[in-house]
Amino acid sequence: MDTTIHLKRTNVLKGTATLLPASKSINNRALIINALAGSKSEIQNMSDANDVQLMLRLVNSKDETIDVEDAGTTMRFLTAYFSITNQHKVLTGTSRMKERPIGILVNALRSLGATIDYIEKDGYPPLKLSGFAGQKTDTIKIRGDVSSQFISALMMVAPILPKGLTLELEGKIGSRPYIEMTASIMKHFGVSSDFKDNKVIVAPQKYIPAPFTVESDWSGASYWFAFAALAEKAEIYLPKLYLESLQGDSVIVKIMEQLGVQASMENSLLKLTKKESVKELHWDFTHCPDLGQTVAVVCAAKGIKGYFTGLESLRIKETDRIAALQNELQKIGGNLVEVDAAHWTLIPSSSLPDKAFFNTYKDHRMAMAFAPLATLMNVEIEKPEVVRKSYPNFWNDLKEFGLV
Ligand SMILES: O=C(O)C1=C[C@@H](OP(=O)(O)O)[C@@H](O)[C@H](O)C1
Ligand SMILES: C=C(OP(=O)(O)O)C(=O)O
Repeated sequence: MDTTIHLKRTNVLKGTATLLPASKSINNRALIINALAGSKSEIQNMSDANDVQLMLRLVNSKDETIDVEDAGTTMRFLTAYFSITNQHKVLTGTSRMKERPIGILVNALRSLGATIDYIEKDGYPPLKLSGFAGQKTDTIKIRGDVSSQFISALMMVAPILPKGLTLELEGKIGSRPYIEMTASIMKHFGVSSDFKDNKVIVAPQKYIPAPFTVESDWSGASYWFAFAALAEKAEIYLPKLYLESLQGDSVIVKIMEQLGVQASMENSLLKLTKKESVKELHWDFTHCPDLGQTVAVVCAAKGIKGYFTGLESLRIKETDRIAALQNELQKIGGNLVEVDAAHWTLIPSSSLPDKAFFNTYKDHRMAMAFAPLATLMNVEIEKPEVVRKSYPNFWNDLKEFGLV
């Protein structure tokens, strides 16, 4: 049955987003590393995100068929984990997961000594993993411009390889903070690695169990920045977020400073209030691709022209996010124009309609990025349940602000 959520137009926002989840990126790394360290560590503040709940259930599953649904990190990290730990599995997912590339990771794992076959289309899930025959090489060249998740996946299994692993990253490196996040979490569990320029070196080492607490999700927090940017008045509090964070998406503070949001710590909560905004925004999303939709919608609604780079990887995420943004922004009189393969111009709306219905393309970030428009107009959102991937209580948090 198709569902739709109607948001109540509300332009004064005061309250706390108490159900903001923990970071799914941090959490899924901690779960893989914990499994490699013998599953003895206590992980606190676990995320209720579906991607994390899937990882929690699947990483120690004895089942042969592993269905990761639409969780990219779960797919990529488990492919490396099951391969190198010599587990025979079939890894599958949603129809969209079957369109998201994995060939670069599969080639790397094959050259290390893993046996992996494609069940349907070459280069894409589902995969059949048939064990690990022993390490064949200690150096791999790997492209850095498709998904950093391939690199993180290999890094996490690298210390248990008898010869360790050197990754030579080729081409542009995207999502670099996620690679740094991987190195930091490995370090927390006693494994050092060296990541400089385009090389990652991991010597053979043992992970040491250690208690770990997951911080809140900055990508999820970005929607609250968007609400603050678009509201007439805002005083929004967010729990368990740290300005110094492992998450590259904490850069939302700097982006939103330009789009009219002031962020500061108050009694261990992050407080968002309003300030003046700029007339145009220049931003490179190479290292924070998950913020692209949030920022595009805010610029479109606030009449701020955007000059964007680094959006290439949006085409291979939960949906083609460039196409989805183009379709949906047109409903409010905006657009995202592809100038060339590396540059986009965000054309803002000159006047917003009174109401609009937004499609979500099975993408949690489409639903959450368009919700903040409810500060300015009547908003309906298709299939609101998509938010379960990263922020299952998003709509419940909106209730606290009178938006639902
Ligand atoms: O490693 C991670 O946790 C992630 C890396 C990014 O993907 P890419 O490396 O594919 O850009 C990001 O978009 C995704 O949501 C989470
Ligand atoms: C791209 C995302 O996730 P993943 O690649 O892990 O599916 C996301 O959460 O925006």
